[in-house]
This record gives sequence, structure tokens and C-alpha cells, in this order.
Amino acid sequence: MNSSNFGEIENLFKYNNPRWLKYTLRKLGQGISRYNMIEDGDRIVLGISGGKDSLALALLLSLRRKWLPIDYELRAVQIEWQEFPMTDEQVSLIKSFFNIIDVPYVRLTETMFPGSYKDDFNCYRCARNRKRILFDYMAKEGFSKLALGHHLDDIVTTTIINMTMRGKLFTMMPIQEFFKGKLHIIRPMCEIRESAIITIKERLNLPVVKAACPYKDTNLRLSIQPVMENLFSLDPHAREKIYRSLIEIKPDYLPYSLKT
Ligand SMILES: Nc1ncnc2c1ncn2[C@@H]1O[C@H](COP(=O)(O)OP(=O)(O)OP(=O)(O)O)[C@@H](O)[C@H]1O
Repeated sequence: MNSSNFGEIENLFKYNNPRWLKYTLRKLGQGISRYNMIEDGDRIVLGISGGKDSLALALLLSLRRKWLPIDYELRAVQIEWQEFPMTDEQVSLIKSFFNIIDVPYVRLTETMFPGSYKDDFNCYRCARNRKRILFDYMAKEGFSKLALGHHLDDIVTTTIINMTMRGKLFTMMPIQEFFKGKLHIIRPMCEIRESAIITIKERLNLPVVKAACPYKDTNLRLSIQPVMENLFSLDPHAREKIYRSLIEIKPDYLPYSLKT
């Protein structure tokens, strides 16, 4: 793939959004306004892995600015693990993508295995390391919100993992406060199904350039996937029902008011 494949994406910024994308943009807006995630003047860092979810998030949030009466700043920040460097071709592709969607792009090269880990590396530690690097960057650059590419299926899968394997009714929150409100993590795609993101990736040829993960074949999320697929095939709205139950069973699960 090369940057000339971005014609379809360019058109989205010139013309009205196609019908197939409007529904997803509506779901994005629903999640954002339900939790009051984004306000006028917000400075938002987008955590970019190079995978489909975070690329779709960047595209959707940038498109949303086109017709919204409020404005917010977006900056895409990708941590490139020095142990798994991107190729020149990947770097040039991702830069063209962010150029076309009008979002400044920054790449931070860091180690995946800080000395403090010794030999004890796992997904949880890796995610914490990533969060620390991104928070440090935000504090230095004056950003107060970090948007991540988690979607409805991620939230629902995490809920089931936590309930069945950890005995806890807890999940990723759509909006999460840190340092007494100085920083927030937001998950604007909390009400968007993964299938909608796959459609975006395929129809628009998103330039997926995700670094290899040494744990990708062993991670718990992957092991539980067949169980989730089974559940979703029993009831086509199982995802939405689990999401709603979280709120109904434990109203204080979310620190922000919910208008359902
Ligand atoms: N290297 C990175 N640099 C910056 N942000 C990252 C990086 N890796 C992950 N993130 C952020 O954390 C989110 C969750 O990471 P995870 O590795 O679980 O990816 P994912 O759910 O498969 O999504 P994606 O398709 O975006 O990779 C990503 O969607 C992204 O917003």
C-alpha cells in the first residue's frame, strides 16, 4: 500500500460522509456525549499503536470536528518500541495518513523492557509502561486527555474476563480520572462494535502498521475469544446487554452521570 491509496479518506474530508460511516459516527457521538468526554478547547493526545482501532479512532475524531460547533486539538502519539522498530516504509505511510486526516503525528522511541522489570514482563506491565510514557509526554506538552482505541467488544470482553477469572465486576471505564482530575483517559469508541471498525479498516484501506507483540499468541484476551464469539452468536445484542448491565447492576461503576 502507498499514500496514493488514501484517496477515499481524502474524499471524506471534502464531501458528506457516506451512509455506512454515519451510523458509526453517530455511535461515537453517543458515547462521547453520554460521558461528556470532550469539551470545547480540549487538547487530546491519541494513543496510536498503528493497529486498526487507534487509526480508526483518529480518523473518526478528526472527521467529527468537521461539522461540530466546538473545536478540540488532536495529536497522534505513537510509542515505537526500540526492540521492534518500524520500517521506513511504515513510517512514511503512517505519516501520510495523519497528514491527510489533519492530525499532527509524533513518534516516541522507547524500550519495551525497562531495567526495573528484570525478567518479569507481562501485558499489564507493558500497558502501565505505555501509560507512563504517554502521561509524561502529556504533562510536558500541556495535554489533559488521552484517547485510547478501546471499543465496545474490548469493554465487554474485559468485563467477562474480570468476572469469570478474577471475581470482580470491573471493566475499562469510558472516562477515567487521574491525578485529581489533571488528566483523563477517554475511550470515545466505547459504544462502537469492533465489526464497525473492521469495516472502516477494509473500506478505507487503513494503513495498519502495528509492531509485533511477543505475547500476541498467549494473551488471555485471545484465549477467551471463542467463548465471546459463542456468546455473541446466542444473542446478537449480547454486547450491548452486557454493557448496559454493568451500569444497571452497579450504578457507581461509572463516575459520570448516565442518560440511558
Ligand atoms: N505503541 C503505542 N503507542 C501509543 N498508544 C498505544 C500503543 N499501543 C497501544 N496504544 C493505545 O492503547 C490502546 C489499546 O492497546 P492494545 O495493544 O490493546 O491495542 P488494540 O486494542 O489491539 O488496538 P489497536 O488496534 O489500536 O492496536 C490502543 O488502541 C491505543 O490507543
